[in-house]
Amino acid sequence: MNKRISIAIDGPAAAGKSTVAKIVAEKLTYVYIDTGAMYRALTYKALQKGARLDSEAHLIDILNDTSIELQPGEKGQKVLLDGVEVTNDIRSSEVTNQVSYVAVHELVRKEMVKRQQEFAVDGGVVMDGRDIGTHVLPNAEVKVFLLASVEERAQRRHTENIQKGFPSDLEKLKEEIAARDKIDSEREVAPLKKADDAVEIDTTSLTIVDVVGKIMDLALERIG
Ligand SMILES: Nc1ncnc2c1ncn2[C@@H]1O[C@H](COP(=O)(O)OP(=O)(O)OP(=O)(O)O)[C@@H](O)[C@H]1O
Ligand SMILES: Nc1ccn([C@@H]2O[C@H](COP(=O)(O)O)[C@@H](O)[C@H]2O)c(=O)n1
Repeated sequence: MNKRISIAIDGPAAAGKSTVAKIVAEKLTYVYIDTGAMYRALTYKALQKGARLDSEAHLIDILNDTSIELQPGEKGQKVLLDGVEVTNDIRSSEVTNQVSYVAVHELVRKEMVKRQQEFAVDGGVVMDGRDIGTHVLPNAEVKVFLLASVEERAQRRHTENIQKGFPSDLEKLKEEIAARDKIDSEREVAPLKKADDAVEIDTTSLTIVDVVGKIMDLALERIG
């Protein structure tokens, strides 16, 4: 049997991580793990409870009493929070604009990383996030850091919103994406950063098929 490796895909908001991670996982029949969904699920629950997002103690109490399951679904990954599906709820603009404040806390990250490492214990995973290559799976056989200009990323999200029939403001999206990147890259604990041994792919002028092809080449080289 072929070796089942771990593939880490990191990068800033809306760089295309989950889109390509899902396709690569399907092609290899690996498990896809969207770690951003875990931070989003905690943020959603904390907001529902009226928790202060600057209180690490309160957030870790909530997280310790929270189950977050990621399951393969017909339209991609399903997210269950305490057994209830929240796949769409965690994509609201309220959660999107608050999640980075939850993700700064060291104890929250420690618990999330522990859970993420448990998901990956047997290999055969494609995991995307911000700190996968640097902290969650430092020994991943393939590490990719996806980039694209903020204009391109905002435009992609704008097109996606319009296709889904959601209201969308391109300039606002650009500002929100840049603000999230700033918090994620400047936080003290496990900031968004390319791992030294990650391969950087600037996707600004690449298609999804191009990007998947490049990651598959890296993966197949390691699988042998
Ligand atoms: N290379 C590409 N060319 C054009 N569009 C792309 C490309 N890659 C991804 N997209 C589109 O860009 C949008 C954002 O992609 P995606 O949701 O995968 O980003 P992400 O990095 O996972 O975002 P986030 O970090 O916010 O979860 C989607 O609509 C996706 O279809
Ligand atoms: N490994 C990760 C993954 C995500 N985050 C934080 O969650 C936010 C939402 O992530 P998406 O991928 O769903 O957009 C992200 O902006 C980070 O604040 C993280 O810290 N580490």
